[in-house]
Amino acid sequence: MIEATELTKRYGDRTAVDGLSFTVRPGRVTGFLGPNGAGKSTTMRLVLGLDRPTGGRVTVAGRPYAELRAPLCTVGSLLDAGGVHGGRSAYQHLAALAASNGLPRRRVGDVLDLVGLPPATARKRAKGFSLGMGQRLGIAAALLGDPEVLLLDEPVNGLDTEGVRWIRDLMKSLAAQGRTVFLSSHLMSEMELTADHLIVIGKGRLLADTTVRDFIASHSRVHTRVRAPEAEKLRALLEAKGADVSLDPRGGWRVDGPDTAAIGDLARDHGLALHELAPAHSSLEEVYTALSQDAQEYTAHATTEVPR
Ligand SMILES: Nc1ncnc2c1ncn2[C@@H]1O[C@H](COP(=O)(O)OP(=O)(O)OP(=O)(O)O)[C@@H](O)[C@H]1O
Repeated sequence: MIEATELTKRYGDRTAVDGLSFTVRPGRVTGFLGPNGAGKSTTMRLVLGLDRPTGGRVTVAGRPYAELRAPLCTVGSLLDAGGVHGGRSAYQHLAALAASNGLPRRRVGDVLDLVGLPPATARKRAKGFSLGMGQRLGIAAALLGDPEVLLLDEPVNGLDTEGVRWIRDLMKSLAAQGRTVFLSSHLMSEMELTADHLIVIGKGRLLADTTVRDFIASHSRVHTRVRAPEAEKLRALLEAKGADVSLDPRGGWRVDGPDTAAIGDLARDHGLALHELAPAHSSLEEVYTALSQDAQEYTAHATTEVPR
């Protein structure tokens, strides 16, 4: 379990984390969402004792990180997969980590197995590793102490489809074993598939702390997908009734405003055929975008950097 209470971090006059209170519970995958600069990485660093809070507190398994007796056996983390000495092999990296933390060497083989790094690859220098292999090694290191809590910052960033699916399945299975799994991601569609619970922040503040299902249900609007051979005619009729009609990226039109039955009746009244008439909920992506729009920080960087 991770518990943050009124957690605050200021850098000069900039408040990165602002009175954040939340609990990350075991047995499920909790997604940590927020636009760029929302304070996700800072929060994760505070959880891991890599930064000191300006106010409030955060505990892992009931204690502040600095007071954990065997940190690696309590919490495993992946903040930056690049943190491996390139001249060392994966095996050497993990063996050194095990030795310095008093962990048995057999754990190295166990975690290499678990993340699917074959012995031949594990003996090669990490310098030549692909992003996906580096990510597997980072996760192997996080799992070395068999921790009850796992914390990963953007673990699927830059991975190919197979790597993304692998991380998703691994996170779910670790949560199913009763562990606390906390991962940040800006990929909403991925979170929708991976997380059970969401903690959403913007400008360092809590925006939502709820299940993925409730998050979508309470924030998403129902709209209707419509396909009609005489689409323009139908569109004009709908707009005359005050509907908001736009192109649906999956084909056909998206209609906001009147419900599905009203659209069907309108088409019938004007003798227009319909090839599709389907109610649809906004995706997590759309809900998140709407929710975080106000919270999004448009700093000077935003004009020169493409947001992730
Ligand atoms: N060491 C630091 N010194 C000064 N400001 C910082 C420092 N670390 C973070 N910040 C600022 O705190 C805010 C939160 O940053 P943080 O990296 O935690 O956000 P994030 O949600 O992880 O975003 P991203 O996904 O872009 O990393 C940002 O405005 C950032 O510029």
